[in-house]
This record gives sequence, C-alpha cells and structure tokens, in this order.
Amino acid sequence: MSNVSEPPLRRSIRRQRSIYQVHYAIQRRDDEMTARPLVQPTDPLEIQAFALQVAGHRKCEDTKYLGLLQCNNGTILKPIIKEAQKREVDFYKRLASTTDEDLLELRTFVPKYFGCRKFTYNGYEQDYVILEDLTLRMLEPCIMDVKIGKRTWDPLATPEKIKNEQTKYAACKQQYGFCIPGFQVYRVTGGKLCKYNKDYGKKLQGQAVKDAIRTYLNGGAVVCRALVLQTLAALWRLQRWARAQQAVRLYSASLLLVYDAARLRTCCHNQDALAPRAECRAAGLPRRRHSLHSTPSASFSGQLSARGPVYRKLQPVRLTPLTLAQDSFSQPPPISSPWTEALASFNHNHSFDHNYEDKLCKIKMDYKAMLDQLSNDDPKPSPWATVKVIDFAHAFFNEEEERAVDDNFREGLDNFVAIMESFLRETDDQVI
Ligand SMILES: Nc1ncnc2c1ncn2[C@@H]1O[C@H](COP(=O)(O)OP(=O)(O)OP(=O)(O)O)[C@@H](O)[C@H]1O
Ligand SMILES: O=P(O)(O)O[C@@H]1[C@@H](O)[C@H](OP(=O)(O)O)[C@@H](OP(=O)(O)O)[C@H](O)[C@H]1OP(=O)(O)O
Repeated sequence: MSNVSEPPLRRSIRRQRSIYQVHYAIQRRDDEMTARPLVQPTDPLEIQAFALQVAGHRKCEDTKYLGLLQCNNGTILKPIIKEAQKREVDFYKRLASTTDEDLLELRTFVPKYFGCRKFTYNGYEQDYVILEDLTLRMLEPCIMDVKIGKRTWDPLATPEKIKNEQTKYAACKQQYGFCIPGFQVYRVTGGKLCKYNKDYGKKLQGQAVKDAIRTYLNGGAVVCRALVLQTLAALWRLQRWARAQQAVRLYSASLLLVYDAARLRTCCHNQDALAPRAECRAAGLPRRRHSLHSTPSASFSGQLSARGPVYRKLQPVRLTPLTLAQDSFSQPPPISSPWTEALASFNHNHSFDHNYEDKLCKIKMDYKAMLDQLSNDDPKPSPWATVKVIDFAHAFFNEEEERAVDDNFREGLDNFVAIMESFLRETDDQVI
C-alpha cells in the first residue's frame, strides 16, 4: 500500500515553553527541558481537499477528484495520475539524491519532499506525492501562482497541447514571459478573502498584470516595503541560481508566492510605531489611532486605568541606514515584548473601543499567531513571506552534453523580479 514506512512528516519537535515563559517572559531553564519527554503526534492521518489550492487541476472526472489534498500532519498530497505527474515524482526523487551543485541548490527553492504513498479519497485509491505545505501555520494565507515561461510545453508535447498552451495567456506570456493562473488575498483591512481564478488570469495583460501583483501584495497607492523585500530576498536568490544553472529546464513550473496577511497587519502596526513617515499600508488602510492604549510608541507602565493599560511615551528611534539594510534582508519586525502584544489582544478582548463583536474572530487568530511566535524557540524566526518553485511535471534534466542555461525560465523570472523591484522603488522612503 505504501512505499514509505515512516509517517511523511516528523514535524521538528520544538522545545515546549511553559505558559509562564510565554506570558510572563520567565527565562527558560534548559536543565528542566532536557528531561521532558518529546510529544509525538499519534493521531491517525486524516485527509481532505486542499482548500488553499489557487491553480492547477481540480475538477472531478466522474467522481474522481484530481486536485490536491491536505493531510493533518502539515503536508499536502498531489495526485500522480498522468505520465507528466509521474515525471514530477522522478524529479523530486532525483533532487533528493543528487550530488549536482545546481540541483543541490535548486532543492532549497522547492517544497520539501516526503515520498509517495497511496491514499483513498472519495472512494478512489491512488498514488500521491507528499510535499511540505508552504502555507503551514499561516493564519491568513495570501498565495499567488505565477507560471514561468513564454513556452509552457515540454519537448514531448503533442501538436494539440502546444497549440492549447500557445493560445492561453498569450498576451501576458508574450509581454512578460510568465502568466498568473490564480491567486488569493486576505485584505489587510477587514480580512476579506478575495480569490482570482484562471479565467481572471487569462484576461490579464499589460498594466493589469502589474495591478494584479499589487493586489496580491495588498497594495493600494503604496505597498509594504518589508513584504516586498522578503519576497524579493527569495526571488533574488532564485534569480542568481537561474542565471547560472545548467542542469535542468523548467517548462511550465510555477513560482508559488506566499505570505501571511495577519503578519502584514502586525508589520503595518509596528511600522507606524517606528516611523511616523512610514507609509507601509495599503491606501485606505486607516492608520491606527495613537490613543492611551495604542502600544506602538509607548511601553506599558504597569498601570491599568478605567480605559485600559497606561503607557509611558517613548521617543521614536531613527534607524541608521545600516540597521535598515540589515532589517530589510533579515527578519520580519520583531514583537517588541510579550507584554505589548498580549496587551494589544487584551485591549481588543476587553473592547475599550466597544467593537467587540466584529473583532472576535480576528482576536482569536491574532492571539494564536502571537502564542505561536512567542513560543517559537528559533532565535531567527522564518520570514512570513516567501517564494518557492512548484510543479515539475514538465521539468527535464539536461544530459552532460546539453547543459545550458534555461533562458525560457530565466527570462520570465527576470521580468517578474523587475516588476517586484519597481514596487520596491516605490517604497524607498519607507522606514522599516
Ligand atoms: N507545496 C505546496 N504548498 C502549498 N500549496 C501548494 C503546494 N504545491 C501546490 N500548491 C497549490 O496547488 C496549486 C497547484 O499546484 P501544481 O501547479 O503543482 O498542480 P498542477 O495540478 O500540476 O497544476 P497544473 O494544472 O498547472 O499543471 C498551486 O497553485 C498552489 O495553490
Ligand atoms: O487549459 P486550462 O483549463 O487552463 O488548464 C490546464 C489543464 O487542463 C492542463 O491539463 P491537461 O489538460 O494537459 O491535463 C494543464 O496542463 P499540464 O498538466 O500539462 O500542466 C495546464 O497547465 C492547465 O493550464 P493552466 O493552469 O495554465 O490554466
């Protein structure tokens, strides 16, 4: 039944923090931690249709579901039905065992691969490839699938397939060397989920392509510099690889861009605090009121008034260019202290603004994210926006004698990066 004996994903076991450490910032005692038994997930594997699939095969042939599934252990399952999908499995297998420098580096740009196995869904048993879910732990996942290449068919494509591929997204692929088969965004104001499918993507051309990317970034007149920088940090690494690598041709592969709108909201909040000039907010996003109980430019005094916590006023700190550059390429803005975030939630929970009802859902999500971040032992927490490459059904390895740069992939990627860089330039006066 299965060709993997181990469960697909042993989530890295994080050292647990006690509630006292999380809420009151009490120092962890390492001696205490070493004796604590590790908690292993024992739940049986459960699967369901993957609700966060923004593009790709999904429709049912009769009752057979062709889309991705989600497993309760943090992985997604991609069906292996067509020949091309079998090639995708070979691709992941080869990447897992390669010694080629170019492929070793490529491995860092793709979802982690956990093997293949059979699952039964909707009454049908079939093989699936098991991959890391790139949206894991995101509270409000914003996702964009960008299919790279003017040419999206592989050397084995039939004339019909070539014609079909040439006709779709023609203007967009011709102008930019990529197309956008789907994306979804949680609006940073209001949290509304907006989905854009391939019918929308097929109509995009010219300026509308850039506007769609701006929409994905939650941008209005301005976009968030920290978000653009994190996205670009991943893209620049990939771009450097694509300009030099000669090992593989990635026909019809996609960039999967992801970020967490819940973290973007926090980022806008923090940037308001650090720099009054900062414009890290979508147009129309109301700037947070700096009231008695707005945390950004103040630290908690230890006193609670009838209107909520009382803060001491702090002088805003100007960042030096060096600090700026370091911040840009490293981490999302840190949570200033367990107190500030906890009190922000406290403010919401106790509804000093008398708007308890409509915030309840958001509070729960923010609180969960906050606990997750506070209980994360990693001193360098992972970025909340990134890019990976997915969909290798049409990837071909170059034999030794045919090694060459994949210009089709490189050009499309370069064009996409250029658009992101134009957004970055718009944010040059933002202080992070
Ligand atoms: N590792 C992943 N983590 C999270 N989401 C993913 C991952 N891989 C794929 N997805 C989601 O599934 C969608 C489709 O993925 P993919 O392109 O691999 O499928 P496909 O059926 O081969 O697509 P196509 O029809 O273009 O060949 C992506 O747009 C994305 O939303
Ligand atoms: O043509 P569509 O409907 O936009 O979607 C196609 C999809 O039908 C096609 O599958 P198949 O018909 O060849 O089985 C996908 O092809 P591959 O599996 O060969 O990649 C296309 O990628 C889909 O197109 P897109 O996602 O670009 O809209």
